[in-house]
Amino acid sequence: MATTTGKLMLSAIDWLCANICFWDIASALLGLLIFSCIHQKLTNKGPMLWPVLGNLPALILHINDMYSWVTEVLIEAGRTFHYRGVWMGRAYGVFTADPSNIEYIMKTNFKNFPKGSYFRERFHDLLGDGILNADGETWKEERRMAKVQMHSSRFLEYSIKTMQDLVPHKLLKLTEKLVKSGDSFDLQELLLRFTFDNICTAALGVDPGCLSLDLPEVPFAKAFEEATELSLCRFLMPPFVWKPLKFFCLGYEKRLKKAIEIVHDFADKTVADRRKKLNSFGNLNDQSDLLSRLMETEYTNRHIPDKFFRDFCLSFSLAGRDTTSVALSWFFWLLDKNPEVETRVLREINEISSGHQRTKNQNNHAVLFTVEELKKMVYLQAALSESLRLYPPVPIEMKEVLEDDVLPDGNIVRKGARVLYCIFSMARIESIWGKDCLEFKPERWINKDGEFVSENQFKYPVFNAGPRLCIGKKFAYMQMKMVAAPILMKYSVKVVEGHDVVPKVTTTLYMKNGLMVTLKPRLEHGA
Ligand code: HEM
Repeated sequence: MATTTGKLMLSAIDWLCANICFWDIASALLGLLIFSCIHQKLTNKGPMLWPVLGNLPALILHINDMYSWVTEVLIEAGRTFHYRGVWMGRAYGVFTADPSNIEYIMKTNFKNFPKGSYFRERFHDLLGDGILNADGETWKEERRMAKVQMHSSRFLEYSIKTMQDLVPHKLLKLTEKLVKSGDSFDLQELLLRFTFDNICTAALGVDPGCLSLDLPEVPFAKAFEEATELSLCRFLMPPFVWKPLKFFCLGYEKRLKKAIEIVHDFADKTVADRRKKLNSFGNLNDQSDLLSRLMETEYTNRHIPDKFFRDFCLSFSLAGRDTTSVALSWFFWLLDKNPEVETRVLREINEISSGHQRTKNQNNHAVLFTVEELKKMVYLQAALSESLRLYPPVPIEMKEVLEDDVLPDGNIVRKGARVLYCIFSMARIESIWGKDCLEFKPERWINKDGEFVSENQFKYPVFNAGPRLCIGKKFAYMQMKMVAAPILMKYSVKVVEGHDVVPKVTTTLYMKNGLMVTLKPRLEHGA
């Protein structure tokens, strides 16, 4: 019986070989390809999904205008579309800009949408188990600790003091020097230096000195920047490429390893010094930075390894490093393009400042504002929020799907898929922000009584939303106001004519070419 079947099969193969030539197979494959392309075009609302290559061709084509292109596709697709990476790359899921989906993944079914192993694996070498890279119980515990410290009046007062020291003594000294030289300069670069010094002082109790008058290259700062950028390379290539590179320490992975070593050495040394101090004195009463507060309260209760403190502080430094500087860069650019908004912001600052005798005093302390005064700057708050809406420092966020699920808009997401929500795109969708969504309009944040009105977190997830809402939001607003108010009061910030301002396609919305500006001193405060 078996031999008869075998014979039959052999003769069938003989027949096929004799009657089907190479061109028949090629035409059949081409037909299949065309059919599958037409089928996917009719059934999928997103960009073309090519067999084997998935959406890669479209991504390559739009690598330089990624955010605008994703926005267009989202609008065409009705706010959500499915994507797929190259075959075997294990990258698939949905892009969404739908507030109801965002509410579902960030709050309603939060547990089913963790950061996930995809993100964690790529950032683990740099961030370890720090809060930005943690899920589940580890994240919960870190979040609890962070909240206790960040919301304590002691840390709040200390963080304000760090800003009040840095702004007049470093930032404004530098701007004075630059004004004297008459040269244009990159404001984004200056602000990045400011926020790095500020977050390191607040989180670690150490000022790395990036804002010194000679604008030095600081190894820790440079290595931190490099380590972050190079970790992102791992998102651009499949694991079967970056993992061997890492194992054999080749190419960019070699540079990444070196940069991470520098970052970790610096942080380890800071943590070890602090522990030594705690052990010798029995307390860290004279230090109010996050690391000292955390070490004193948590370490004395139970033994927590140094690595925990290192990871914790590095996550904080990363979260608070570039976000506010990038936000301020876009804000100054928008003000230059919208002089009527600048006039209103300036009028408010001058009104609030006029109650003070400092207008007569021209030194840098003169333009420092108190927390109470900054809180009164409602229009400035609105202008900053509006700038963040149009240019969110974190333009796209990502979550992983633990179990098969259905999003509120009916899209199915499978276990292991990823949900990417596009904060940048949301601001540009009429059905979310109205017909004037593309306009820079601080007034949309102010009610008829002149009060600032916050937006629903899921319509405006600029600071994330739900249980993982950004823990540094208050700090960030305070810092942005503390910088923006005195700079605007002292100078008219003019973007150099012809300077090309475009977003850089990475996880933070930097300006690709920086922000080249000149500062024109105002004749007198209030002019
Ligand atoms: C304009 C400024 C800022 C914006 C737009 C912003 C936005 C965000 C976003 C989108 C996330 C979610 C990130 C993720 O899960 O991958 C986040 C988380 C976080 N942010 Fe901010 N942030 C800003 C400033 C800051 C500052 C200044 C600090 C620190 C002082 C900070 C500390 C954190 C921390 C610790 C988390 C993690 C929270 C968690 O996972 O539970 N942020 N922020």
